[in-house]
Amino acid sequence: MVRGIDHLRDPRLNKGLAFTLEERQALGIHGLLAAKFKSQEEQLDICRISIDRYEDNLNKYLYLIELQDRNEKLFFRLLSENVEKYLPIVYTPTVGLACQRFGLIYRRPRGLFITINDKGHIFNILKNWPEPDVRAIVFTDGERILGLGDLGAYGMGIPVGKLSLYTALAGIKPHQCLPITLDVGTDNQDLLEDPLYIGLRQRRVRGKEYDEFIDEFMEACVQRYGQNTLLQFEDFALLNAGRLLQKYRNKYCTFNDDIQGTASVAVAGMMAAVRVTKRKLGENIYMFLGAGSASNGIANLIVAAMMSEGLTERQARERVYMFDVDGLLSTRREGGVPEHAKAFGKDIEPEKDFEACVAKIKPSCLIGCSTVGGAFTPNVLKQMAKNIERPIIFALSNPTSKAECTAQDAYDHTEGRCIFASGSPFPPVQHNGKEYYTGQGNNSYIFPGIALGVIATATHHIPETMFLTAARTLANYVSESDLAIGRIYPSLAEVKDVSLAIAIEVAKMAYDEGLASVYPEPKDITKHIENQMYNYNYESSMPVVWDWKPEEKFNVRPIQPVPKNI
Ligand SMILES: O=C([O-])CC(=O)C(=O)O
Ligand SMILES: [Mg+2]
Repeated sequence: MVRGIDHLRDPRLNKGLAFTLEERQALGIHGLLAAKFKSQEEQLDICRISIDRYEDNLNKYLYLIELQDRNEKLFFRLLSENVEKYLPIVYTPTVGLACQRFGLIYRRPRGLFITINDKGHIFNILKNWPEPDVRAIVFTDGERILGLGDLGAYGMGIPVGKLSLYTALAGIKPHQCLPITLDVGTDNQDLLEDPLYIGLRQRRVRGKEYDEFIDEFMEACVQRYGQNTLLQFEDFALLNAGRLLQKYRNKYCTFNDDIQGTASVAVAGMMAAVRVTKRKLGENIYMFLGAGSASNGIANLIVAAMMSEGLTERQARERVYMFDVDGLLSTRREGGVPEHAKAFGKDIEPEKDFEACVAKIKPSCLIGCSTVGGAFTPNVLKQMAKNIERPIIFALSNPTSKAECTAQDAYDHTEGRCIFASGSPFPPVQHNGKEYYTGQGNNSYIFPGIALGVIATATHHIPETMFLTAARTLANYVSESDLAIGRIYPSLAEVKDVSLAIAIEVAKMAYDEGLASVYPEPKDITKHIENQMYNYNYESSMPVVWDWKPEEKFNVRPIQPVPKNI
């Protein structure tokens, strides 16, 4: 039992002015707090007022991070009960800005920084983390932070933000979550020259040494925390992302959020969109801008979804086109199709002009994972409106500055006929006197629920089909009224219910497929999961539940009389 001022300094224990008189006295913190007793609700009001006073989103972000460092329950209650308002601050898009300025805002460290110089000693570093019961680790090597590129150790904001969502959206206990940055250097020249840079000031280590480092890291994590520890890859660069997923997916409990989480949310959006267009998934033609990890992840999952409608794999793949920096993925183009996207190369005339491509191939769905802000130009959007009555347009690159087009542009240039979603949030759109609320096709609808289901059942591997199940569960949450206002995702206010629903489906699947390690199988899976979830309401901080007089049992000071002036 932590007593005295250390109790207030521990964000996990601190309740600020919400400590009762009895608690203050029993904990030896009486007098360290002002006289007023506050409820958590009163504290929430103060938080809201404080955040509203800041105009700059980065300041709002800093306020929230400091709240997390000061009073964890209050932070999570605020975030959990106001997802729509604070998600864009703690998470995308503001977290992107926070990463870019990380050297400036770096105050109290959160999570672990493990550098390439620690190779050979990673297990010992993990032992420095004070929490023994870690169930999930989100980690990045900082090479592809959102669509912002290589931010090296500044990328730490991402695992921290993702894990805040684990708790806020899926009720995974904070002490079970560990954010890690693997610092192997950076190839970002600006950062190498940035006096504020907090990471290793050297070029990225690659090749064998990098691979050995990641191997050692994965093994050290399961050695330290057990074979079922969930290891979430986040924001690795294209080539490492796909390669490492293949390498580890059957060995560890792991997934890559940018490939699989993003795929799942995009496919869920498609499943909801086809309810509006009244065309099956297999009747669409898909055109991806960008042929990286997100595009390939989505394309593969869409193929799986089309196959479950009855198409053969070949028929399904034929409906998917990709366009990257070198043009249409044509086997006839100079240099051919890159290895990582081979499955989607086509034996057709090469084409370097994206607009021409959209006119020639006439996709009904346009999916942007290019990290090129504004790449869906007005002409591209107009062409989509010519291709089909209800074009589906996903501008998935993050943060907002990297979105392929804005929601407003998508509506304006398709005569309001498009079905639109974006990775970063956009304000409501006005078009022809009607207001549309577009959905955020962000993996935050998926990864917290998957993680909860996996952790609650101690699942040891995460098969691809879990992401299809998650997509279906999410799509089922989209109501007719969501669709009527243009939204192919449930509102963010519902994301906690969605996460729980995904967790339940994931858990059922884990038992059906023999992947779970919690035995015997719980009779009521929903209750089993709910029982493990975090409670952000304050609980009693009295040292012991007494049925005897404390001063008899332990030599603690008797409770002081209530001072008159309170
Ligand atoms: O973080 C987000 O908002 C979604 C994501 O994984 C990414 O863009 O890399
Ligand atoms: Mg990511």
